[in-house]
Amino acid sequence: MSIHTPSSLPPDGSAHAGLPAPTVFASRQATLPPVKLSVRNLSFYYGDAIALRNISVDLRANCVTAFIGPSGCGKSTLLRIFNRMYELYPDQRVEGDVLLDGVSILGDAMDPASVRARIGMVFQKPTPFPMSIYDNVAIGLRINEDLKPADLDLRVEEALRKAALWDEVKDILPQSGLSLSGGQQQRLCIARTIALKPEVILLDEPCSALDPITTARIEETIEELKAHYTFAIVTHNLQQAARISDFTGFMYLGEMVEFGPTQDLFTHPRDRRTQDYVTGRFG
Ligand SMILES: Nc1ncnc2c1ncn2[C@@H]1O[C@H](COP(=O)(O)OP(=O)(O)OP(=O)(O)O)[C@@H](O)[C@H]1O
Repeated sequence: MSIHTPSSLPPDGSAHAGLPAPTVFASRQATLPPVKLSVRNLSFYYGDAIALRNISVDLRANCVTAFIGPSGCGKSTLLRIFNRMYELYPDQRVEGDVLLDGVSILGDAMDPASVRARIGMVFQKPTPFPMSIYDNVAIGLRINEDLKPADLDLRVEEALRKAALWDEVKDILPQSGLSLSGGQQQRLCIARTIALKPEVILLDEPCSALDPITTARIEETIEELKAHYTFAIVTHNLQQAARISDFTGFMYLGEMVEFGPTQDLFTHPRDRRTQDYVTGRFG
């Protein structure tokens, strides 16, 4: 198998795997956006098995950071730590730290509920609750905030508009969320997350169950929302990572092998494993 060296890659990196030219960002800008979420020397264990090995990366505000890598490399585990989901399982253990605006989200400085209020998560499979479209968005607000009915209506509408779903559902709000199409259900889940006004939104393969047109719609939504949120996305779709992310991390066997501006990682990968992966020669 021939391996391309960085110098042999084409200038825009797109020819190899039919990838679109990635977002031109960070390294070309004079100043980088501030760090929103800082991962410091993070390791993670499922029982005795290590799943993440001493990872340190910064997620910058109002940017999309993509995590790519072969199945089982630890991408979803990393996102679940940001959301403190692991605490539900006594055999799972974390070392190192994650700071949100400089404050640890893993220690006692913030309780899990406050972390989840500030860091929202959207899962791979759309998971609307078996209730009306309206209630799907309103439920978290009813639990977390004491809003008057008119204010609740406004917040539900605002979230559905931001998730680019309002026009499609405004006349059918009492209808079940389960009656929507897959792409609409995923945007409903994004609206449910947005309604709580998180600062960071984690997306774990949000488009893997969706067709290309719906995927494009979700990607547009992320692009539109980027001005207001910090995104981290796990994806197997390299084209998607190249299209929508500003920064990309390539993971392999629990290691963050390479992390940097998406343009650089796709066009001039420094590590041979990254080169093999982004050029489709992995394995
Ligand atoms: N609940 C669990 N208990 C034990 N091991 C687990 C558990 N969840 C994940 N693992 C292991 O941790 C490692 C990382 O899994 P993870 O799901 O984070 O990988 P991934 O990169 O997201 O994979 P994929 O792309 O297939 O979703 C794998 O070896 C996996 O088998």
